[in-house]
Amino acid sequence: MSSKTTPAPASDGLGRGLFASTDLAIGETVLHISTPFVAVLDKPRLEDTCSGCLGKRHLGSYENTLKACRGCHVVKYCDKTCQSKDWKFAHSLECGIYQQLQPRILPINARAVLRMVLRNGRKKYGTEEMKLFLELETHIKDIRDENEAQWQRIALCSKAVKTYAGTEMQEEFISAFGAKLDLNSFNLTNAVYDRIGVYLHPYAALINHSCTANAVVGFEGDELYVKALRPIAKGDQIFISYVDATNPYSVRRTELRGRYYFDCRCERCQTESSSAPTSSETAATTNNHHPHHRPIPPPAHFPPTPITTQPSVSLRDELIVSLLTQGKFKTAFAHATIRYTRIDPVVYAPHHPIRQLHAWSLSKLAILLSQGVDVSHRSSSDDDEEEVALEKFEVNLGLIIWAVLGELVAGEERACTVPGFKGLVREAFGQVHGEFLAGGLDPRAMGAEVKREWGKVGRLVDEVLEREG
Ligand SMILES: C[S@@+](CC[C@H](N)C(=O)[O-])C[C@H]1O[C@@H](n2cnc3c(N)ncnc32)[C@H](O)[C@@H]1O
Repeated sequence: MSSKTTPAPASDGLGRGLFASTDLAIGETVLHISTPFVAVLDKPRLEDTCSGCLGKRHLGSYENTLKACRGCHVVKYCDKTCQSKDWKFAHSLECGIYQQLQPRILPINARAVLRMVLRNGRKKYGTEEMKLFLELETHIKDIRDENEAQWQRIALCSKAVKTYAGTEMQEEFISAFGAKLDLNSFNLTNAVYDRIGVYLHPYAALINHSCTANAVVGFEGDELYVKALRPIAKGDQIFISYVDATNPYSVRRTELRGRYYFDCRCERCQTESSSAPTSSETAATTNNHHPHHRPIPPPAHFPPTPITTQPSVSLRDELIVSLLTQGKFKTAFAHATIRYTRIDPVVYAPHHPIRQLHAWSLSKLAILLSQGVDVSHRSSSDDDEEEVALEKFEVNLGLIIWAVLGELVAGEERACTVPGFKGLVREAFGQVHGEFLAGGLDPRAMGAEVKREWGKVGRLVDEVLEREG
């Protein structure tokens, strides 16, 4: 572990927190942990992600050449190196249990708790590490009082783990492991920020929440990175956001209370709580996120939702994914451009990894279009909406790709992304730049042309937004 932090009690009832032990610049690594306390993949990801490197060796993509463990057939690996790493870490302890349960596979939280209980039984955790873990918050009383379903799930998981592990540990103690996992774990993500599982480390778990976070967490395989989003002075507390901070106050409050059992009193929450919408307005907002309902239209007296507020921000993300699956690449490009030029600069800090990821997706999409991918989308009876007429704007996509990737590479040092992501970007930029040079052009000397192309993209964005009304 390498850390530029010190744990200490935090004020205002936040329990303990981590504090900067030195001045930190934007993009600097605040904390790097190379071995998790526990990290487990989601069930679908067991099929296409290596349980040894957790995807570090196939960055940002899924693999279909992984080999299943010959004992349990549940976990898969890149090769013997990854298999042996996981075998030594924990799989030797759980393989027989997985085998007995086949074809059933335990839910993710049960697999994580089982791993922790088994490793603890074999004294595989260091004394300091275990002490930190045992001191973590559980909010067990709050869970019992406020969330009967969660309590039942934790209790059932503890019963099952006790039986499968054949441990002397009391069920109550195993339940505390389950509660600590619920309260202190991170979403494990791959290098392009898709969730792939759950991750816990008791030192990283000490980082408290703020809706105006100064740091952000990312993963590269099983390695955790915390990066500074803003300059952090020595002695300042490190804060990350436990929830999607682009959401309005009411949504953030519900999520933080529901999962972490506290009411955030950061400055932003205090300001926004005084202008929070009434309960009926809140219902309209949250229902828009429900996957099985059509969005509820706002009452007629509502002003139109600005494109940089929720739920518009998330809806546009979903729209881009949906357009891509329908093969409507030109329209997806138009919306990805709206996100890149008009939304992200307002919604995210300049070096936020999500912003970098959106830039990366835009460049990939432009590469696809510039390679003349078959853009004739599948048509269906209820899908008569025309694609955006991208050709009309005569955009030189090559220069746009070069500019987007070039900006990412130029800002690499301050970017809050993990090293592997930076490597992907660097490689793609090198290729595009090399192609220009091979064609006898140096885009570095084409500032005026690049500006002109952005002007065309701006007109495309204006036209699409105008149509949205
Ligand atoms: C992952 S732990 C963080 C470390 C914790 N402070 C500790 O001492 O173990 C999450 C818990 O910390 C507390 N916490 C974190 N951020 C907070 C905040 N902004 N306001 C109040 N409590 C907070 C809550 O009790 C929450 O359930």
